[in-house]
Amino acid sequence: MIIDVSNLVKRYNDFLAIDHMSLQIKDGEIFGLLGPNGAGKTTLTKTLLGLCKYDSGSIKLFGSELIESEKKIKERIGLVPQDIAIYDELTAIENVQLFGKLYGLSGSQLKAGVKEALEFTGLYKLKDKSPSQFSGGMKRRLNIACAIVHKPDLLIMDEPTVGIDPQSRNYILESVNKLNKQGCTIIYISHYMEEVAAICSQIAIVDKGRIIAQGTKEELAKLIEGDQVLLITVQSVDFSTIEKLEKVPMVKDITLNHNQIRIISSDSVINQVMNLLISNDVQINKIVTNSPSLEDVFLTLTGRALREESN
Ligand SMILES: Nc1ncnc2c1ncn2[C@@H]1O[C@H](COP(=O)(O)OP(=O)(O)OP(=O)(O)O)[C@@H](O)[C@H]1O
Repeated sequence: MIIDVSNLVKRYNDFLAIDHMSLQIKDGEIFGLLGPNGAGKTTLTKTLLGLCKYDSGSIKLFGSELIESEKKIKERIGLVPQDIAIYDELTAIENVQLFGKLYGLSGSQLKAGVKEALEFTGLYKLKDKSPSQFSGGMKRRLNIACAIVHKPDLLIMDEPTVGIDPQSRNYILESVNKLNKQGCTIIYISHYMEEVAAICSQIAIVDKGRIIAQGTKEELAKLIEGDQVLLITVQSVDFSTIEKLEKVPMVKDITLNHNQIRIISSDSVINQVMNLLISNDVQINKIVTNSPSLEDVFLTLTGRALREESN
């Protein structure tokens, strides 16, 4: 077991950010952490890295208590932070060298690690350029190069594909798979359900500081097996109509995203929903029925959309 978290509690003053969380991550996994804004994902990773104190519980990394052998443990971990942490005043290669030194590398080991990390992220040819001349995707790749220069056994990636073009995104996802095949265990935090579904061998859904479900994507989909998803595009709809829809028997969850109403129900509710919308003068533009996706599992369990900014 690479990570063994037991009954972890972390408070910010009176606010409970991690609520008695237990989590085990096996060697060799690409472990996806999914959760809405504020669920506690970053706090969890900071706590794992010893960057933030916790109130109670225990954390074992690579079989040792975090507090006992912190430095030795930290050298085996790489972090790709959510906010890009690179310096425009330094060239790409100088950035990777700096992180290599911070992770304790020197001499030929540092030189080899830096070259490999830059080659791995496809940035070697641009090594003498300043990141200020890089695109968003290239900056993200440099951020990754800095995190893997010391060849970590565990890599924590906190939303590594935010705000980049699809080509860079694919490059990063392929890199994650490649690193994993080379033996690196990965914790992959993302708001992008499709990414997590595509690359993660195990997925935990985090909400309000707790893990509310965990498994492979197939196991998670089974949690709402038999449910139905109805997507209705309307001209406009008011909240009182949405409230009426919530009261329709068998409806488990409703979200409104722009002009699209998404209804998850335990049986078909098309007739009742249509009647209700028509009697409330809602103009319907399109209706689609779907089988539940990972996103629907998430919505059903948390009652919240994963990408709140798109709501
Ligand atoms: N230093 C802090 N002081 C007080 N509250 C904090 C602090 N850091 C985080 N929080 C709160 O703790 C909760 C969990 O935050 P955290 O950043 O871990 O969530 P997250 O799941 O990573 O969210 P996001 O997806 O938006 O990055 C949030 O409600 C946040 O406001």
